[in-house]
This record gives sequence, C-alpha cells and structure tokens, in this order.
Amino acid sequence: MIDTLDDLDVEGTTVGVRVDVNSPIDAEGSLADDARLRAHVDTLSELLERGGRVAVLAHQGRPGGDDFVSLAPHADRLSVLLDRPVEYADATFTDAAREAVRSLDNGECVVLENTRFYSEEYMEFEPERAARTHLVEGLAPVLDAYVNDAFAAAHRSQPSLVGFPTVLPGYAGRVMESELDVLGSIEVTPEPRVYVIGGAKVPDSIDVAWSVLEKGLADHVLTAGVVGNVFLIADEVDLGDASSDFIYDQGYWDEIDRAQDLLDAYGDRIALPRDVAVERDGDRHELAVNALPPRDGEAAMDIGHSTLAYYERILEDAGTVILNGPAGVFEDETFETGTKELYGAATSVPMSIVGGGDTASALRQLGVEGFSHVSTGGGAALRMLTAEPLPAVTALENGPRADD
Ligand SMILES: Nc1ncnc2c1ncn2[C@@H]1O[C@H](COP(=O)(O)OP(=O)(O)O)[C@@H](O)[C@H]1O
Ligand SMILES: O=C(OP(=O)(O)O)[C@H](O)COP(=O)(O)O
Repeated sequence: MIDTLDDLDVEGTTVGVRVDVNSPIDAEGSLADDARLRAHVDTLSELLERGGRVAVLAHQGRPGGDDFVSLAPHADRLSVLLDRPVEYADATFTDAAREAVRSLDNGECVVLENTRFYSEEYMEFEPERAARTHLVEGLAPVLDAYVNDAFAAAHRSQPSLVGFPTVLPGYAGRVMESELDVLGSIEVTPEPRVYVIGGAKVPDSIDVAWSVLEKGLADHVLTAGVVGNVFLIADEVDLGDASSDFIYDQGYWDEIDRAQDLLDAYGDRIALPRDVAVERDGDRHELAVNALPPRDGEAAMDIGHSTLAYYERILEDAGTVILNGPAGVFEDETFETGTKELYGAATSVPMSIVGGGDTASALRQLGVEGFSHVSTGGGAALRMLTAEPLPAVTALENGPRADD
C-alpha cells in the first residue's frame, strides 16, 4: 500500500519531488520535446497550490552522452508550464542546494541540478545503502517529505529513487499513481499478448523478453530497432561491419549471446526482422535478410516492408500489444516508415500499451495516435508489464509513514 498526495498534509511542508523529465536535447542544448515535463504539471501544481515548498529532483541523460546536460532549460520550461516562477539551483545536495531549499516559501519551487552529475546517482543500491549516499544524506535534512512521480525511472534503484523514501515519509505523485493503476493488471489483459521490443536499450529489452516468455505472459515477441539487429546477429545473419561496430561501441556485444540463449529457449515465440533498410545513394534501400550483408559502411537503420507485413499479420490476431522502442532511426525521415507503420498497425489491437520517452516523442512527431495507454515510462512500463516489482515503488511501500 502506497500513500498518495491525498495522504499528505502539504501546507508549509518542504517536499522533495522526484520527477522524470529526461528529454531529447537538440544540438543547441535546448529541450527538443517537453512532453515529460507536461506530464508532471498536475502533481507540481497541486503541491504548490496546496502551499507546499517544492524541491524538484531529476536526472537528464547518462554520463558521456550529448544529452547529459544541466536542468536549467527544464526549470525555464516548467516555469512556463506551471505559470509561476521556478528557480533553478546549480547544486543538488551541497550547502548551496540546502540554502536554495530552505529559502523557499509556501507555494514556491526550485529545480535542483541533474542528480546524475554526482557519480553515486548513476549506481544501483539497496535502499538502506542508498540512504547513506552523499545525495540523500546531504539533502534529506532540509526535506519533510518525499514524493516520487518519476514512474519512468522507477525501475532504477538509484539514490534519488530508493534512498529518500527510506528516510522520509514517501508518497506517490499523480503520474506514479495513474501509471501503477493502469499498468498493474497485465495478467488480466486480453490474449494473445504480443510484445514489440525495439529501440536501443538492448540489455533492458532482453531482460523483458526473458521475463515475459518465461512467465508465459507473451505469446509473441517481435524484435525491431537495434534490439532486432542484435537478434539477427545472434541468429547468425551477417549484418555487416557498420551495424556490428555500432552494437560493439554501445557495449552490447555480450547481449548477442543472451539473445542466442533466448532464441534457443523460446525461438518459436520470437519474431526476427525479415528485411532491413539501409541508406544507398542517398535513398532508402531494403534488403532481405538472405541478401545480407549490405555494402561496406551501410547500417541496418529500420525494418523493411516484408517484416512489416509479417508483424502486421501477427498483430491482426492480438488481444493486447505492448510496445517499446522505435523500429528504426525515426529521427531521419528516410527511416521513419517502420516505426510509423508498425505502431500504426498496433492501434487496431483491442488493448494497445506504449512506453518510452523516445517512443512517445516519435509517435507525436509521426502523428500516430489512438493507443489505449501511452505510458511516460519505457523500461519501467515494460518491467511492470512483466509483473516484476519496481524498486522505487517497493521503496515507497516499505519506507516510513508520516504517522509512524
Ligand atoms: N536500427 C537502428 N540503429 C540505430 N539506432 C536505432 C535503430 N532503431 C532505433 N534506433 C534508435 O533508438 C533510439 C530510441 O531507443 P530507446 O531509447 O530504447 O527508446 P525509448 O526511450 O522509447 O525507450 C532512437 O534514438 C532511435 O534512433
Ligand atoms: O528515459 C528513461 O527511460 P526510458 O528510455 O526507458 O523511457 C528514464 O528517464 C530512465 O533513464 P535511464 O534509462 O537512463 O535510467
């Protein structure tokens, strides 16, 4: 049982609110999409209107990535969305951060700096250990309560997600509450159930595939995107050096063995791309799997039309489809077809659930709509749809209550 904002006496309370505003960032370092910020407006407005003093905690990107940037643009955008001043502090748990939080008045809000600028926040801990990190020990003393609205990060056991609710009374925000509500009952969704795993987070996707196949939740797993490429290599298809180097550079080479094990165990329920699209002479060029490898330098950037026809046939009979991750490099118009058509076909399935920051932004960009539920989370939604507990939710369940 988790407490929600209905259980929190907000007036005059200093609340640390963990949100997930991890967003695409453009070449100028600005937000390329603000959907994840808009999702948290209800929670933040409610806390502020009820007289809370709000310190916003969030991560952006991963160390080393081009999108690993400060939360200053997020604070500016939140100020517009909340229609009130939102301060930004370039500190998270130091004296400067504590001072920024202490100086809040009722109904005021400060966005603290990207939690992942501190190395401990990019590690996974048991909650008790997470509670002893610099971030939590430094900031918790100036907070009265902790609200977790970051459903999209709830599959991570990082300090800002599992440490704070171990030492402070914890509450689910409105996004967290509604996501848990919708996604908490996967076992009772209509069958057959099809999971589509695309995108670029290969280890997470393979974990999910294992879990749903092992538990009998998935009748079919359709692979696409980089995940599909890893499965093709595991199936001994020669995708050429460009795709292989990309997978190697991402540190996903070991995933090929895991994909192979999965194919050995559940190959009859896993569908692999039958063709891929590469760029040739400036255009999209589709190659059947038996015509691979492509020419030197050509990478598999999307699934092709024969794969689409194959996957659409499977979707025609599905009762539920759960999708995460674009089918190709949708950011490039030449390779948006796979994502547009596959996701478009999924909207005709009686129950269609989509997850993922990039996926949701791809669908908006491509104008694909009509799903039963578009989750703010990708990995988190998938983890939940495997009927696995989310560490950040477990930490809220097990943490102290205001009346303890
Ligand atoms: N074949 C491919 N090669 C390289 N990148 C790909 C391919 N297919 C999809 N992608 C990339 O995957 C990224 C999104 O994946 P991911 O982060 O896993 O999605 P989400 O945030 O929805 O979980 C996009 O930037 C897209 O360009
Ligand atoms: O974007 C996120 O996850 P998602 O891509 O699975 O939707 C979350 O912000 C978690 O980020 P992370 O996968 O870098 O831990």
